[in-house]
Amino acid sequence: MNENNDAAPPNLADVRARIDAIDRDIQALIAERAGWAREVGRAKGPLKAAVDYYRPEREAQVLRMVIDRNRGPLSNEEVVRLFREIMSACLAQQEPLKIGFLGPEGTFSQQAVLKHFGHSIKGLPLATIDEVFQEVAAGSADFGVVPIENSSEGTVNSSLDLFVTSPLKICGEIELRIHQHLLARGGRLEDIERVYSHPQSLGQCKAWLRANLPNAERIPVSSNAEAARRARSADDAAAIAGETAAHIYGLKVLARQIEDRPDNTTRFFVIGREVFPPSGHDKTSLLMSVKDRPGALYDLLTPFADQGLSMTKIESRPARTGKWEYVFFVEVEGHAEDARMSAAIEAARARAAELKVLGSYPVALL
Ligand SMILES: O=C(O)C(=O)C[C@]1(C(=O)O)C=C[C@@H](O)C=C1
Repeated sequence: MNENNDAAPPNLADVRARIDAIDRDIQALIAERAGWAREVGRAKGPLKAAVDYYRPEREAQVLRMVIDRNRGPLSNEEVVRLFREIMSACLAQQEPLKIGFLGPEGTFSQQAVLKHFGHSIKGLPLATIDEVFQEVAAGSADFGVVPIENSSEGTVNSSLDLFVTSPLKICGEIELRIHQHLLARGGRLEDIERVYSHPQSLGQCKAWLRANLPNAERIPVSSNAEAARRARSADDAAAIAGETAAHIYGLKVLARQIEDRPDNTTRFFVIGREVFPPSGHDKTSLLMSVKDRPGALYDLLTPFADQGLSMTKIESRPARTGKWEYVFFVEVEGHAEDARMSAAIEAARARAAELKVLGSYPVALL
């Protein structure tokens, strides 16, 4: 591209003619790519449903190559988003994937679904995280997306606890930058007496609420979209939610980006019924429990250190089998099929009361 700001400005019609020619090439190449994606489908053999064609490890590899090749001017986020949409459309040629998430429409979970799977899917908004697990287990959804932790509010325990009894596997992680806005039907900040939101979002905006709406009642509800739905019915009510909820529920943004931390990020897991092969840069999530004795947890974790694997997260949750018994959620860099990881898992299994591999999945891209 010629970008010489001192030269005379180009002729608009000429520039548009160039863009038209490039669009023709891009479109022809996308069509050709879609044709090859069908060939990949045929190469995979006579499979039954869209879910059988989906390959998260291959998608992660394709997107890493896109990032490696990117020399600008578009950001990595933008080029990854475009290529995700191309893959999403290529895969949907068979039939769109059905993805369950915590609804209603307009939640951050829905944004995470679109970020990860693109728009050529069928989204299934569900009432609870528990239902997301159930619908995936029953096969009515191909995959589910559930929130796991927020950078300021910590772990979403209700999601983590469901893994204790669920047979489902983690097959992906998604990181989503969260911008919270104060949304209302109209009016002014001074008129707001009630603020609805999901407890996590109320927590993420604590300092802002204290400074700007110290007297407003804070009312926790099941999702941010539900908060927006409620704010729609009264002038003195507001919701804390994302931009999508403002569009869907026809609300105005009274205050923008009110999250206390500018790097506010939520991490989601993609849950499914099967495990996928290594992508080359993966993480493994494990659930382990130990009999209570001195050094038990230390013994459980040393095999990973011995194999030189780094642990990226550990979280303890009550086991619900007895008072003061715990299960540990542990995340380690690597894939369960890697030699060092499988050796570490076997050594830990021998020391654990229980050990379950929840899944190995590509590390979130951007
Ligand atoms: O490579 C594959 O296995 C494909 O099915 C092709 C493709 C793609 O468009 O690149 C589409 C869907 C899969 O999830 C992964 C990649």
